[in-house]
Amino acid sequence: DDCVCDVDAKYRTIDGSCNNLKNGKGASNTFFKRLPDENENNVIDYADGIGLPRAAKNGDELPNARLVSQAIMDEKLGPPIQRDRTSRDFCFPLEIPKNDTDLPPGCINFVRATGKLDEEGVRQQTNLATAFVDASVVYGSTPELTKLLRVPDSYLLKTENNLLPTPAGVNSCFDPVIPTRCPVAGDSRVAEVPMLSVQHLAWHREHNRIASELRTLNPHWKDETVFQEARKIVIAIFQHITFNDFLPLILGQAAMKRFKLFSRDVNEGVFSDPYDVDMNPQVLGSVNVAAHRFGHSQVTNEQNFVDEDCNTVTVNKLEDVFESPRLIQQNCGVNIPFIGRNLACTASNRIDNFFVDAMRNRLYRKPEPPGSDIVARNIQRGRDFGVAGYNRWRELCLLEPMKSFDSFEKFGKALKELYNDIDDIDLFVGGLLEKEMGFNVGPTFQCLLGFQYERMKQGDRFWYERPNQVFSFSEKQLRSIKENASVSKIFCRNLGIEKIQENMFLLHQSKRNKRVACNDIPDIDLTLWQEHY
Ligand code: HEM
Ligand SMILES: [Ca+2]
Repeated sequence: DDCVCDVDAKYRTIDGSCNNLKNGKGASNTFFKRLPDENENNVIDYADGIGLPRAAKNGDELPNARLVSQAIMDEKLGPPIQRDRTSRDFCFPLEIPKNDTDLPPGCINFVRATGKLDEEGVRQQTNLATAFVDASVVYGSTPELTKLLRVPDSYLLKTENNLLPTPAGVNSCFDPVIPTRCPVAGDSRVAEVPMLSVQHLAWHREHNRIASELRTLNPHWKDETVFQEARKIVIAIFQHITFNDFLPLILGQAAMKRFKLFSRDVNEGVFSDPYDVDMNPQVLGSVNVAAHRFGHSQVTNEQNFVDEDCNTVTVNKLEDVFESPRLIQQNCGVNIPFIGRNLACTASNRIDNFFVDAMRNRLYRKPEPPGSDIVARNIQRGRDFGVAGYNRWRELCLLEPMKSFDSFEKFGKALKELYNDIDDIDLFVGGLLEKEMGFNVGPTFQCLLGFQYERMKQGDRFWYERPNQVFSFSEKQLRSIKENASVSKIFCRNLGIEKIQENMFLLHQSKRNKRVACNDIPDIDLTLWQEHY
């Protein structure tokens, strides 16, 4: 959209529009992407080809998603220690079978994701967020939300008592502290669980800290300039941490290299230009409904308060805190450091086919008893989206499709009882059963996530490492970001924590990942942004 886009813009738009100047892809509120197959036809698997949820190959209904969840993904089936280190248009009933051992018979409330017909009359779903790694979880994906989050005519994001703002009319949470209401941030799921809320808070405060420093360094800048420059730095930190510290732990080194996801090593030069105007960054539906939901398997049953020595001081059961901001709002946020330390101190569960009961039997039990099942929802969501079965994705990923149920070893028998045909197995189920995986996701999810993040990087005109653009960082600025961007620093300083391990994504160890005082963690040198004239 050359006519509406400012091709010389120094800052990205909030909604991701005008990032790509040729195909315009990646903006919020646009369809999820369907992968074209060998013949350039979109890979879609609706029962009727255009919109009814996926069915089995022989035309029958697929096995009940709750049954699959019970048979394959119950934490009790796994090892005891899991840690690593419309009519049919709207409703798509998720039935709880009669003999379910954990939930009463009936239906789990499940509404189909809003669908719109594309030019070919095929049902498509809309991604409300931008496709880019652009810190839209901090700033929002629409100008309206950004406006709500910002202090008018200022470089700051709104806070209330140094906590996330709680504007009137936001009712997207359960049991907030009165008179305080539900918190808002760049993503509507901010109050899903306390450990997510504090992450939003850490980034929110980091924006305000950076912006305030930039204001002091550059009194002559307009407020808007201060805001956008701070936002640009926050986004760069976000991109650097996501691609260099987080993704390697999920995908493994080999996939990181295969998809060229690491940033350029500072010893080999600071700038790098991966941008490709023909790259479409849109998020694949299959990534949304299955591959990226690997995180649900990592969730633990508790969201405890943890002290400076990493000891639990209060047990908070996950099943009691879904959608409730109470723990983080109580007593002016006194619990925030305790929740923040839980993020740093506690191991997540393994990425595998086992899910804790709080997620698989008691999700949203409060305020909606008897509770929901995240696994059944994910399976059902895949069918709702018309996402093809697991074997089809293996094929598209150039992996050998599974030929026999026995290839799934221990769970082969259960799968055989549930599914008619091996090609019917849902992507979420097959992907998490891949046995090669230990610490990382298995090969199919590596392929899907690698493919996706490669596009989010190469399809991003504003990628933080790019040289010679109106928006490029100076060499010194970029070097300082790449050498010092640290999730530990951001969480430590912004959540009232005294000490933290150098890499918060890994557990603390006395030799390789020492616990240090926040102040001893190196920092980006913001004086490099001081403009002398
Ligand atoms: C306690 C923590 C979490 C809870 C309670 C939770 C809950 C949920 C729920 C209820 C949904 C919607 C399911 C549906 O009806 O389709 C969802 C979607 C999703 N979740 Fe989680 N989740 C959690 C953590 C995570 C983590 C750690 C990840 C990934 C690292 C993740 C990735 C996703 C993705 C990609 C979606 C689809 C998002 C969308 O379409 O908007 N979740 N989650
Ligand atoms: Ca697990």
